[in-house]
Amino acid sequence: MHRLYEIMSKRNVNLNIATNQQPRIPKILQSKTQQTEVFTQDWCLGIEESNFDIDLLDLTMDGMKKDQLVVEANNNINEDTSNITEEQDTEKEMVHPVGYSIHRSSSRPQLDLSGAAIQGNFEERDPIILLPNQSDDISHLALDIGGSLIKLVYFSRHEDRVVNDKNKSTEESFSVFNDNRSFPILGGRLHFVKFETAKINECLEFIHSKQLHRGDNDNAVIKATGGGAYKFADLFKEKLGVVIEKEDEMDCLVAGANFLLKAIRHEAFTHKEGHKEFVQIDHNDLYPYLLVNIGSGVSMIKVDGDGKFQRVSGTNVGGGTYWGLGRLLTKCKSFDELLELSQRGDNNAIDMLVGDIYGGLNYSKIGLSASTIASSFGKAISENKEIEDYRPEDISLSLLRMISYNIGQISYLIALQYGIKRIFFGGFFIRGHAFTMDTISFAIRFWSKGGARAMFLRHEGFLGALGAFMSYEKHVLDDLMVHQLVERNPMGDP
Ligand SMILES: Nc1ncnc2c1ncn2[C@@H]1O[C@H](COP(=O)(O)OP(=O)(O)OP(=O)(O)O)[C@@H](O)[C@H]1O
Ligand SMILES: CC(C)(CO)[C@@H](O)C(=O)NCCC(=O)O
Repeated sequence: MHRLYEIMSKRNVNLNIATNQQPRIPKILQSKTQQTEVFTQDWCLGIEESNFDIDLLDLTMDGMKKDQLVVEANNNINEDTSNITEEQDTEKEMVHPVGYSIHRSSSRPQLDLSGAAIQGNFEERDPIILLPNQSDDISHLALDIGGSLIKLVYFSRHEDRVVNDKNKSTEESFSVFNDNRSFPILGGRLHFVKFETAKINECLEFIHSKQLHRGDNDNAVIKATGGGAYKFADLFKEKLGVVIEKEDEMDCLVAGANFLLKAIRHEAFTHKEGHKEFVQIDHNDLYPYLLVNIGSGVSMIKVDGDGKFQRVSGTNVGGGTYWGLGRLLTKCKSFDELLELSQRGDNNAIDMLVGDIYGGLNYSKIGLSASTIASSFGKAISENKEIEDYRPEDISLSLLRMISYNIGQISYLIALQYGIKRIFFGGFFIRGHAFTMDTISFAIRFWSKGGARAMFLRHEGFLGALGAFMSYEKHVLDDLMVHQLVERNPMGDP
């Protein structure tokens, strides 16, 4: 412990030392005017209609409803993740529970990612991440503005218990009292929200309605990555009066992925025949891995460490291709509608199978069964049929399969070229969709003859935004690693 203290002091890290004897003496929260959440009913409805993934707790309009939702959400969490909760409790007792906060010399509020954990059940996508040890009152918001979607990550403090108590001062509201001492309520959450880039005004309104652009000081700066950080910088200045501080997209993708893989349990999983299996990542054996980010286009990055990476390949046949071609061919109005169509599709109608060519037979000599797709969309060469003669469901499935399989196969080839066994897939194209993940996994398994495997991330689309979020403090991952030297507990799969 002494050695750890030394390391932490040198690194200026905010550390809560674990001891069973010490009383809980967290840092007193600096007095700070808390921003009020402003919601109009129209705004909330607007968001719901637009079908954005927004934290339900944030969509409530009155205190009553909010409280109810909080209770319901908490109940669900307790049921669905009881095993996680137990593990976390043990972990907390053993390590960062109580004790002194050793502060960094900087007076700037600091981000404390130690003990970060997912809130929510195992099926939930883009779940909230709890930051149980966050004591400084940070007002961080970060954006990843891509070709198709804008992703937001923002922090909110735990305040459910006290926020409705209008009689208390702000400082009281964020403190609990014990032995005449005032302690801050530790912790807060990371929220994940997305908007279509084409509807950037809705994103600006959202930020404004929650006052997320008001930073820790008057010169508000928002960290942002993705091409839109360049394209829309003036718009943010004009509409919100904030300066966009640009962070490199690849840096952010890697920082976000490393954070999730190192710090968040039950984040990475494999997918086979519709079943998800969580994977426990060994921090000492994480690198190298291939990160394949499937956004509008696809980036393939060989990751060798924190900030150590190389973008080794990419392909322009990606999520934008599926959504763009799919929209033209099926007249779908939304990406989710296109995905939903695919679930009712039968690709035999449009794909040319090995059996179609071989008179129903397998081509066993080269390992191809009759049902293997010989040529995606190959049946559409038929002169007797036009686009109207094909079902949109079948078109959507063929297209999804073609693009997913192709990305899986290219990823395998790149992994082979660099001798990498583990491939993590991110980006919003995946959308937690079982068929997409199964197809990618199949391609990797099939071509590597079982030697490599595909893994997916629950915060798949938010890697860049998370990386931008963490860039407020460049050394946060190093700090986290030091924490984890003492904080990690062995754990099994859920
Ligand atoms: N609601 C949605 N609207 C549009 N596309 C969606 C939606 N949900 C998922 N997608 C898919 O996600 C892709 C975009 O993924 P992502 O947000 O990771 O990339 P991006 O940052 O917009 O793109 P790039 O990084 O190439 O600039 C789309 O091309 C589409 O395939
Ligand atoms: C251009 C980016 C990096 C923007 O996110 C992405 O869309 C991409 O990686 N496209 C693929 C480009 C290529 O390597 O062919």
